[in-house]
Amino acid sequence: MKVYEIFSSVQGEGVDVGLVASFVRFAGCPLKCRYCDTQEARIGGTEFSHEEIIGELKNLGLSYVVVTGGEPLSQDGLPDFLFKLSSETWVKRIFVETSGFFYKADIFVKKVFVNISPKPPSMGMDFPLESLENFIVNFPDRVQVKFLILSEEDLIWILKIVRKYENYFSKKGIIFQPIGIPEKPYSESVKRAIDLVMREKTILFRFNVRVIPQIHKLVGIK
Ligand SMILES: Nc1nc2[nH]cc(C(=O)O)c2c(=O)[nH]1
Ligand code: SF4
Ligand SMILES: [Mg+2]
Repeated sequence: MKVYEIFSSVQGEGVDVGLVASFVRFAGCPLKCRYCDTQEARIGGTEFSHEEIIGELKNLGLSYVVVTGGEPLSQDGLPDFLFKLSSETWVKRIFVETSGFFYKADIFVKKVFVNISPKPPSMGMDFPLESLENFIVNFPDRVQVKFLILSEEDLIWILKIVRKYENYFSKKGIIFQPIGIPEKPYSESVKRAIDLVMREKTILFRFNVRVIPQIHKLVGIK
């Protein structure tokens, strides 16, 4: 598999923010999202065997593993890798970070939880809603959605999805993750996202709504 980097940090995104974990960032992504925050991992990478990756993660001495990219679901052999990793006794949970473009049922081996960041209109991609539907309908207890947001158009797009899958989002809550813009302070994006969300009083009343910035971006760590 093509690996960009392996490191330890704290989970910087989503409901588990702050959780100390080891990370493997796979290289490779067939998409071209505007404001992609891991451009460097979209191509290239170094070939590692499953056993080499698992060995490096084990050496970091932690029990939670975040698998990211690039787009990890575009890696050949990901289900097999996740199966081997989940069979390690030192592994408590594996979190897979994905765009949600590519639905795959066979990644849901034991210990695997999937964090999906659908790409709203400001990312310039035509996000496949049927793929998101497959994830949340087939694996509701293993999937967490975090909505990237920058603009009002994004918010309108997101709220349409929330209304369509109202039962799911009533249970899981709604997470908004502000999109960073190159050369601009991330705090600007965070404030804008909070302003946008604060206006939606009916949504705030009906759902548990969280705006969670990427803390590794705020702090300037990996
Ligand atoms: N600290 C930290 N947490 C993360 N959670 C998801 C990440 C990602 O790049 O997908 C990420 C990342 O790059 N760094
Ligand atoms: S899916 Fe992720 S890695 Fe791929 S281009 Fe979009 S933001 Fe970048
Ligand atoms: Mg990232």
